Amino acid sequence: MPEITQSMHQLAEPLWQESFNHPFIKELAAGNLPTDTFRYYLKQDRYYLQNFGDLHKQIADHISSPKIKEFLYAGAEGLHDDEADVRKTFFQELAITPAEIEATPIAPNAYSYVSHMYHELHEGSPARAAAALLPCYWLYNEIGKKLIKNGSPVKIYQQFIDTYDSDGFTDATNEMIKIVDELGAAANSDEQKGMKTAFVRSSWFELHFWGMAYEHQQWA
Ligand SMILES: Cc1ncc(C[n+]2csc(CCO)c2C)c(N)n1
Repeated sequence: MPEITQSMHQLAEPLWQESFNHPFIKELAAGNLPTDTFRYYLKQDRYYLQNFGDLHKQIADHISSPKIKEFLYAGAEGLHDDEADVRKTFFQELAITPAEIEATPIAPNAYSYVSHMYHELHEGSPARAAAALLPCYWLYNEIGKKLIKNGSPVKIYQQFIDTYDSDGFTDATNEMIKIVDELGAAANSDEQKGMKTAFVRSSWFELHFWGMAYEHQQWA
């Protein structure tokens, strides 16, 4: 039997290709992504990261394997990489003030993505929720590895790319892949199907996160 993450990767491949080719990513690499669009992305991603951390904690609470618990609690504390620190620097460099953050509500696609992850945990299972978290690590790591080859002429975009290509981040991604494989191996076929669906849906939300930022999506 191939590992469950191999078939997840295959199922999500068309969505991932669309992410690799999304104008947000192309322009980030070329250096002509409008600063306003990157600012929009960062303000929305802040909601995502906050919920992502909380979700790690909640999933860890429901999982019995001490090894998996430890990884997820560390993820909740942001120990895997300096993503949170890098973001603080970005906010300063782009003069995103607390007042501006306060005045920015979560946008439709960020809201749906986060809701999907809580749904997988509370109406599904810890294994489905872990599968829903995986594209976040894995897709960003693949994007980092692709973009690092040419980099970006814009310093802040280069810093963004560096975060996701770092050794620490690659290690965390591989660890998360292993965790999902372990949970998949212990699951029955219905549960495995649910895990794959959760993974593909998160891949869809990842793709549309770029679109949301590119179009500065609003509720009204
Ligand atoms: C929409 C969205 N998806 C994925 C990431 C990347 N990311 C968020 S948390 C985390 C794990 C460890 O920090 C990673 C890789 C992002 N920033 N925003």
